[in-house]
Amino acid sequence: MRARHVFDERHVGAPGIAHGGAVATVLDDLFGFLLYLIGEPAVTRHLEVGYRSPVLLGTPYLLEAGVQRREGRKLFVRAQGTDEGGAAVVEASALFLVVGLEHFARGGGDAAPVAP
Ligand SMILES: CCCCCCCCCCCCCC(=O)SCCNC(=O)CCNC(=O)[C@H](O)C(C)(C)COP(=O)(O)OP(=O)(O)OC[C@H]1O[C@@H](n2cnc3c(N)ncnc32)[C@H](O)[C@@H]1OP(=O)(O)O
Repeated sequence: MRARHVFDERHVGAPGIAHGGAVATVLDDLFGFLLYLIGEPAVTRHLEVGYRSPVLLGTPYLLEAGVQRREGRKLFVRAQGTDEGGAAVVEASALFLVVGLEHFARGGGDAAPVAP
């Protein structure tokens, strides 16, 4: 899966540079969208982010994510972000666990059915 992303002033850490937590959020969310292609609900159990270069505000980045392997309900996923010159600036790997829809009912929202 591919996405294009531009961080802005809402995501600032050091001046002109995206906060690492904001970068991690975008990568985790990217993995979340990957689930729509997989077709099963899952949640992040473990997330690792490698910051190779500062991620600049107002600069377009290409984000790519895919499933590395699956072991039962465990989905091992990987992503990387590259600048327009093709240089890798950030990479991430994560373990997602497939869950039942009742998992989401624990938050009290009405989007998921409540398990008996
Ligand atoms: C249909 C269309 C789909 C649409 C999608 C919409 C969804 C949108 C969602 C968007 C989401 C966006 C993203 C978000 O924001 S998701 C929000 C953030 N995440 C959470 O809130 C999750 C919180 N955690 C939990 O609820 C539980 O921990 C879950 C349910 C995940 C698992 O609790 P459970 O008690 O069941 O399992 P376990 O904890 O014993 O562990 C399970 C297995 O994992 C193995 N393990 C652990 N760590 C590692 C590791 N580092 N390397 C390798 N393996 C590791 C461990 O050994 C075990 O293996 P095994 O012993 O079983 O073999």
